[in-house]
Amino acid sequence: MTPENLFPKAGPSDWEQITRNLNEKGYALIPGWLTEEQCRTLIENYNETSAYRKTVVMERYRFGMGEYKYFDYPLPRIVQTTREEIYPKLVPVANLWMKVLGTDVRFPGTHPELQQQCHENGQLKPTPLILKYGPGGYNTLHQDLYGDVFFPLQAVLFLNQAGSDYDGGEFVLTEQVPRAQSRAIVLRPGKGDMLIFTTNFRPARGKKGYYRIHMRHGVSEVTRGERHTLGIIFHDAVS
Ligand SMILES: O=C(O)CCC(=O)C(=O)O
Ligand SMILES: [Fe+2]
Repeated sequence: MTPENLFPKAGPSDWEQITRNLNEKGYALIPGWLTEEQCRTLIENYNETSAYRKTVVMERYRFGMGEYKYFDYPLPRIVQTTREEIYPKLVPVANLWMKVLGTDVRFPGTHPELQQQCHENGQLKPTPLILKYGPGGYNTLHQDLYGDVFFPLQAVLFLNQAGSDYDGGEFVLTEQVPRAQSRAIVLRPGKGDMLIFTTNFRPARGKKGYYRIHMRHGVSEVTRGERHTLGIIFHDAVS
């Protein structure tokens, strides 16, 4: 058993455990956030062109191999409610991180208030997206920053079952600490699970106070089947 498997899974509403996991590891897994039917409906609507504002073919930008679509406003109900519901739970974590790292950035308590800040900064476009990878698909390591206003945590929801719907396609996080090589964390959540993770950096305690661990995320190669995910990013985008 790897250390990652020993890491406790949090229950759907156990925000104390989720908060601990975020503070200690920079990510937290919440099993069973979506039902089977919600996963199926989101996948079925992938070809519903009116729901989306933009399609990105990943190989064109050397982002990897696969395709994703940004939802347009108004977001599908499940996307909107998830975004609004989890944001306030994550604000205390985000604000603690900003504080201990010595920044004067603080995030407002509700998602509409964060959106207002984004809008004042010219970030008007919705960022929630649905991604689709077939055999050979992958996503290179990246950070989802879309402007000067960015929230340090985001969520990804897994819409297919690893090991039956697809093989490979692990979710990969890397941690970069000052003056050291990167460390990889490889996760394989199940269908319907939600993973909350660090968008850009999180604090770690050192001998002389807190320092930044920079994190990036991506997806290893899908070797069989189709893998869909739903990404929920809280800040809006310039374009
Ligand atoms: O497909 C994945 O698991 C990664 C998706 C992603 O990069 C994101 O939601 O920001
Ligand atoms: Fe991403």
